[in-house]
Amino acid sequence: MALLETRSLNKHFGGLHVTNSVDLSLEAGEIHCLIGPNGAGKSTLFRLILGEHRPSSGTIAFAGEDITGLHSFERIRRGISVKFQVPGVFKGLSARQNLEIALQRRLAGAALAREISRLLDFLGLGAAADTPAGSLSHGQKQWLEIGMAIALEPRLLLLDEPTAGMSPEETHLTGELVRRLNGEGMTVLAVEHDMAFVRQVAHKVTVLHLGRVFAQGSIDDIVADERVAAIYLGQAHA
Ligand SMILES: Nc1ncnc2c1ncn2[C@@H]1O[C@H](COP(=O)(O)OP(=O)(O)OP(=O)(O)O)[C@@H](O)[C@H]1O
Repeated sequence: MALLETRSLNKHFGGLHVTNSVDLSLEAGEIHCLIGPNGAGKSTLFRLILGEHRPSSGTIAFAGEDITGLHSFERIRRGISVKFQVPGVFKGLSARQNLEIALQRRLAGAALAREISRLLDFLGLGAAADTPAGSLSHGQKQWLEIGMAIALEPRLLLLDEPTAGMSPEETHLTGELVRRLNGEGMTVLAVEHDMAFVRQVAHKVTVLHLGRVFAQGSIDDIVADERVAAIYLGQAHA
C-alpha cells in the first residue's frame, strides 16, 4: 500500500489549470523528488498535500485514509511534517532550545535531554548547540529546521527546496542527512532544483510540467529523457 497517493488531483485558480489530473504515489520508505521548470505547479501540489490548498477535484490518501477534506493540523497529527524554505526557528534561542521546544510536545525529563543530544549530533549541530539560531550558518539553520520538522516523528517528511542557497558542500551534507533519515525509515518527498542533490538521494523522480506529471522514473531515466531536457531549455536553474 502506498503511504501517500493522489488521484486525478486538479486545482484551478480562476481559469488557470495549475494542477492537472496528478496521480502521485509514494511507497513507505521512499525518497521521492519532485522537479520541473518554473511555474510547473510543484509548490501548488505541495500545498495540496499539506492541506493549505483545497483541490478543485480529486483525492489524496495517506496511509490508506482519505485525507482530502482534512485541515493541515489534522494531517500533521496523522504524521505529515514539512520543512519550508522560510525560516521557522526562533532566532534568539539556541539550537538546543529550539529543539527542546519542538521535542517537549512528546518528551520530558531525561528522555527529552537524551533526544535533544541525539538530534543535535544527528543534524551535525553538536558544536553549535548553544549558538543562537539567528547566528547559525545558512546550512546549519536549514538542518535545524529539518530537526524541528522531524521532532514529532512524522511518517512523511515534505521538504521544500531544502538546498536553496546552499554551497555544494552544504548541499552534499544535506543529502547525507536526508539519506540517514531515510535509513531510519523516514519517507521523504522533496521539491528540489539541484540535480546533484536529486541524484544523491532520489529513489524516484517525478517531473511536473504545466501542472501534469510529465515523466517519472529513476534519476537515470529522467536525465536520459530528451523530452525532459527539452522542457528545461531556456530555464535558469535546470
Ligand atoms: N494562489 C494562486 N493564484 C493564482 N495563480 C497561482 C496561485 N498559486 C500559483 N499560481 C500559478 O500557478 C502556476 C504554478 O505555480 P507553482 O508555484 O505551483 O509552480 P512551481 O513549479 O512551484 O514554480 P517555481 O519552481 O517557480 O517555484 C504559476 O503559473 C503560478 O502563477
